[in-house]
Amino acid sequence: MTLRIGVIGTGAIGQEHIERLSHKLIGAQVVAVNDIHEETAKAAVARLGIQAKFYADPHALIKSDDVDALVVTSWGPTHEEFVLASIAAGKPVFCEKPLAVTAQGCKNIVDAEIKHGKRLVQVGFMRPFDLTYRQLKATLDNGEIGQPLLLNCKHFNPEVGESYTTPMAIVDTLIHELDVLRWLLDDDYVSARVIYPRKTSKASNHLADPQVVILETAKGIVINTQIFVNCQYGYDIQCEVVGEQGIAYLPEPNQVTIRKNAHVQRGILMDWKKRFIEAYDVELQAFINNATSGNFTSGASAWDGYAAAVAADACVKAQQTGNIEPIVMPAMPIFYNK
Ligand SMILES: NC(=O)c1ccc[n+]([C@@H]2O[C@H](COP(=O)([O-])OP(=O)(O)OC[C@H]3O[C@@H](n4cnc5c(N)ncnc54)[C@H](O)[C@@H]3O)[C@@H](O)[C@H]2O)c1
Ligand SMILES: O[C@H]1[C@H](O)[C@@H](O)[C@H](O)[C@@H](O)[C@H]1O
Repeated sequence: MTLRIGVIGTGAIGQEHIERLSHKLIGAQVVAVNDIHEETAKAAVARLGIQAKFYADPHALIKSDDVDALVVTSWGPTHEEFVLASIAAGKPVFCEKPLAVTAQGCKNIVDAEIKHGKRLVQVGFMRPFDLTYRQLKATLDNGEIGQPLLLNCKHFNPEVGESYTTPMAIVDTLIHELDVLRWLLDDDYVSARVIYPRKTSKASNHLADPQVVILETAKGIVINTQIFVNCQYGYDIQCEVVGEQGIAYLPEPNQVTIRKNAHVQRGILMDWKKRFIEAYDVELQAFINNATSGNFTSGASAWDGYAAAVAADACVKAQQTGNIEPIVMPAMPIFYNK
């Protein structure tokens, strides 16, 4: 069976996902697209050489009998509306992060899914599918460095556009750490604090950049994450775990090392597309398999999306107050037991 997919939002990652669904992965076909900018969607369909109908109305696309499942890759603030509409139509939906831009928005989705009675939602948190994070997790789970005590992480982007604002450093960027570190440590967050170092001259007036977020977990682990989205030099994701008996580092992406002219050189990737390319492939193949079988056995759930958003809400509050803000994670409903 071929899963007939409708894609809402044909910008950067929408086009990446349409390409992998159409030309790389097995069992799916993109048959419908929507974007608030009609030309963007039509140009993407033409460039990618696919047969997909353009729908001016995203809700007509979601309800269409020609569409079995949805991929939502529009701007974050639109996700809640489109995911709720997909659940109402009883169709599986892959939604890029964030699931919604507030915890309440994610909770509305969790409630709707539980009411529907069957899992339909997968969130685009791809890092747990990434080989380097899986290697790091295996190292911790094997007890190779003893109990983790503290983490030092970096989430650096070379630059961001004018529309990127201070809260987006949490809701759009740190949200990846909020998801993957919960999974890596098998732990939950209990508090958050945000510190603003000296601001880079490369950031717009409405963006505090860099920022440092300090999280504490229920097990007492302290996580220090530097977010720097105009770092200029590359797309750099780092994670160092200090344990009782040693330190484990997230492996660097595979790059050839060159020794030449009295220097040792290794390239640094410039964007997320290449850094997590395999992880995106695996997560979307998992979605095709989940949606086709009707059994969601892998990938981030709506609850994972909600858990990250509960922590994100506290971080956004901490950005504004400068205080240590508590994070109170509700107990996971049995519905989401894996
Ligand atoms: N998992 C990842 O690593 C990753 C990487 C990039 C982006 N993302 C997420 O994917 C989403 C899209 O990001 P992007 O970089 O592709 O942004 P983008 O701006 O390139 O694309 C977004 C698209 O959504 C369209 N859009 C906006 N509002 C819409 C609406 N109401 N209806 C239909 N279409 C609408 C825009 O016209 C645009 O084409 C964001 O939520 C972002 O956080 C995730
Ligand atoms: O939407 C993107 C994407 O999620 C990237 O993985 C992240 O590094 C960026 O900060 C964010 O803006």
